Amino acid sequence: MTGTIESGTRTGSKLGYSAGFGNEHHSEAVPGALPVGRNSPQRAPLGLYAEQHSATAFTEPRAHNRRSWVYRIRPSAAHPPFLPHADGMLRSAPVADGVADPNRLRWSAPPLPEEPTDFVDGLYTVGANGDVLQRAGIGVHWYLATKPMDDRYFVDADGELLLVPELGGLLLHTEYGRLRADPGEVAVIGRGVRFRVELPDGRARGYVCENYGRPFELPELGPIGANGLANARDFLYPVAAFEDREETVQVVQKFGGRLWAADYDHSPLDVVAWHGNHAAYKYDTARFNVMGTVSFDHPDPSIYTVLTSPSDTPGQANADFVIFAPRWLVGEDTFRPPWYHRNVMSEFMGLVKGVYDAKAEGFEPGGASLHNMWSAHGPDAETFARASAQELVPQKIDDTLAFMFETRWPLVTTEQARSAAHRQPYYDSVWRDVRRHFAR
Ligand SMILES: O=C(O)Cc1cc(O)ccc1O
Ligand SMILES: [Fe+2]
Repeated sequence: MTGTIESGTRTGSKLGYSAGFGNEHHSEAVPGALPVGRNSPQRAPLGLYAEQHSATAFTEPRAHNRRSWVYRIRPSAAHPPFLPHADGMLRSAPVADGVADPNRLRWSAPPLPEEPTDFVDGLYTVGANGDVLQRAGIGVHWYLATKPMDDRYFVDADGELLLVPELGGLLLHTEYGRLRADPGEVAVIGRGVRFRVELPDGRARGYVCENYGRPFELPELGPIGANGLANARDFLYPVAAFEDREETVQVVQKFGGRLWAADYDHSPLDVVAWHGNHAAYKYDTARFNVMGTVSFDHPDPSIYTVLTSPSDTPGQANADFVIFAPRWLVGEDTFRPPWYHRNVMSEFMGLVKGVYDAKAEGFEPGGASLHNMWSAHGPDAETFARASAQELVPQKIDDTLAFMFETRWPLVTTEQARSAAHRQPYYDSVWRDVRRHFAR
């Protein structure tokens, strides 16, 4: 095992990580568990089973190919049948009771459930697009958890999971090892990776982009050059850590838009060693090298792209993950907040902390907004008035983190999100006091 680094957590417990986006990582929790120079020796070391875990087709271009080899106590094939399980508030595309809504929608933060609820039971879908069985589109969810997963594991066969913590940290025990993600960090659990979630802070709330499409990758940098935005070295992968546990546990699987469950007689997190580039990883948004204008005009927010899941149409992402991180604004003769606009792409936004520069109030941490394809939006009346009159001295936007899941198809919202008590029915009124100033 080489190249492991430690990343501090607030509690002081250190976890080891291996750095580098998309690298061929390799790790063994027991010395000698990882075969050297071959993937499937006649007898794998230490009596382990070798298994390949493919996230892309065998034949996909090398630059996109994702697969790992795992060396585990039992092959994953050793399990009983999966039986249908209640879906709770989790939905998938196509959303059966969904509406493609041209209206601007906004929600306050959803309250945490009163009943003890784990990460799986607390998944609450806002909307989805594409088709889960076509491996196209995304699902957008909140997670609301107040109880750790002890005897329960989750695996999403429908998509990889980009988790954006807003309240409380997540300790993710995955097949590939352990990751801790606190607010300000994000984590991605690769498609088909089994995991369970512990709650270091006793409760957790955040956002999920369930990516049915091509795995997230780093965006091209074009004329920016070889460095900048999210740098590959800042993505941290877990090191192998296994559970040797022989008791009844439940494995909940999302497949074809529904939940299924099976009782295993052992932990599915029994990978003692692995190598490859398909796993789980985390990223601290404080490491994002923000680019912006040093002359004039507000640039397109694509310069804030952390990760992108390309679609078959160049430039039209299945999903972009974009962050609005602390940065300096120095544009001269410039209306500095986001402009008014209509966009063929659909924009789901959330707030991890602070205030977002297009909205003076109402867009709160844990809340969300959805501006679907072509829906007209931009600064609220108060923000417009302030930014049109402000003195244009250099200005630091600080102590804030907003993000956007931008996607090529409208998000079809669920009935539960549309009728939710925490939806803000008055959202349109934030533009009501935008006055005419035209004078001939
Ligand atoms: O709508 C939003 O607030 C997101 C956004 C931000 C920005 O700086 C420019 C365009 C855009 O859609
Ligand atoms: Fe926008």
